[in-house]
Amino acid sequence: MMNTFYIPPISSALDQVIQEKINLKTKPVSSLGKLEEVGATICRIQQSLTPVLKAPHILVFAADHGIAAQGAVNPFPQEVTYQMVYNFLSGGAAINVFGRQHDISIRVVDAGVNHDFEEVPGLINTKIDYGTKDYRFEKAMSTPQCLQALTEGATLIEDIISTGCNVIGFGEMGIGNTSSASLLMSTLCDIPIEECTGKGTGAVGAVLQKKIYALKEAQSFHGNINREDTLEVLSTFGGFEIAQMCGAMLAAAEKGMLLLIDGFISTAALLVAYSINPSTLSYCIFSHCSEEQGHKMLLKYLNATPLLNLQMCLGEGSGIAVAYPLLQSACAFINEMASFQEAKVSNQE
Ligand SMILES: Cc1cc2ncn([C@H]3O[C@H](COP(=O)(O)O)[C@@H](O)[C@H]3O)c2cc1C
Ligand SMILES: O=C(O)c1cccnc1
Repeated sequence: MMNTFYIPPISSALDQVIQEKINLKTKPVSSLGKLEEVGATICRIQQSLTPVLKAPHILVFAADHGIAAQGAVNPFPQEVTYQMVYNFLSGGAAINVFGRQHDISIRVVDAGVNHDFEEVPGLINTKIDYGTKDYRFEKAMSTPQCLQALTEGATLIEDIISTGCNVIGFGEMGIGNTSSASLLMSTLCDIPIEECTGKGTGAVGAVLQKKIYALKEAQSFHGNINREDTLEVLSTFGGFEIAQMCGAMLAAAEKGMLLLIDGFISTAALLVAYSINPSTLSYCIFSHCSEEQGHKMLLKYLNATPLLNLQMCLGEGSGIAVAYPLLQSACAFINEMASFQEAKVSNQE
């Protein structure tokens, strides 16, 4: 599984013509700033001078975390995960609202929620287990579970591609998952856990200290994990939603789709995908910089510049949905703006 993705590095053959097309639009060079970069990125990924966004989807992967059942790191109780899944299904969560606003299809995935959902329309069941184990005392998941999660995530992409979709966002829901993301970041980037750990849904002061303590406990229990062994790192500290997201990201990049990354947890899943196959990164656009401590540093590690900084720190894919119209603007100016020649406007000497 780990080596079964073939993600071609993106060809630079069109780079110059893309840039020329952008530069010949009726505007001073670079005056559309970051929109020009985004437009060029979409053109490169699609290997086209006429970029299109088709049938946009955001997958929201939900799962529970063993450590959260004990309330060791999370201000909110674990049952909020399944309660929010029902909220997604009835259309009342932030991601539903912003998704509707921009015509983005939202798909909710039970990757490993600690709840038995009756057959609920709209819920995709790829449940690996009823939440992970508490990684302070054992590995979060077994190696076969981890491989299964990567495969399940990858398989979801097949179905989404059949809708004609070429742009896909990755969101999540899982009480306690900022902790998992912090541990993955700390281990894979070799950065002290204190610097990777933030407030999540509201751990401040003594509660934050307790969270950091619990994560240090987990690190010392597992000792020095070889950070080159991505599968081992993911199965020790991951969540089922993070592992499925990672498999889906790898498969989407393999298909040449445009990948949209959300906040801290979504970026941590990408970090794992990047560790498995670095080419994944060139298919990504980063929607926003989250308020979560560690996200800025993680983006820097990946050499990524996010589109927005709205002090959001929600997850669910909410940053992606909010940033999506900027991608539409980037495509629209490349496709619709007149060139100097077409509009008979004099270019600079
Ligand atoms: C009502 C509610 C809705 C959410 N939607 C996303 N998250 C976000 O918060 C959780 C991570 O934070 P922590 O690690 O502190 O538990 C994840 O479920 C994430 O998606 C939510 C959290 C809550 C409480
Ligand atoms: O940045 C995020 O994705 C995030 C931050 C805090 C809580 N949930 C998600």
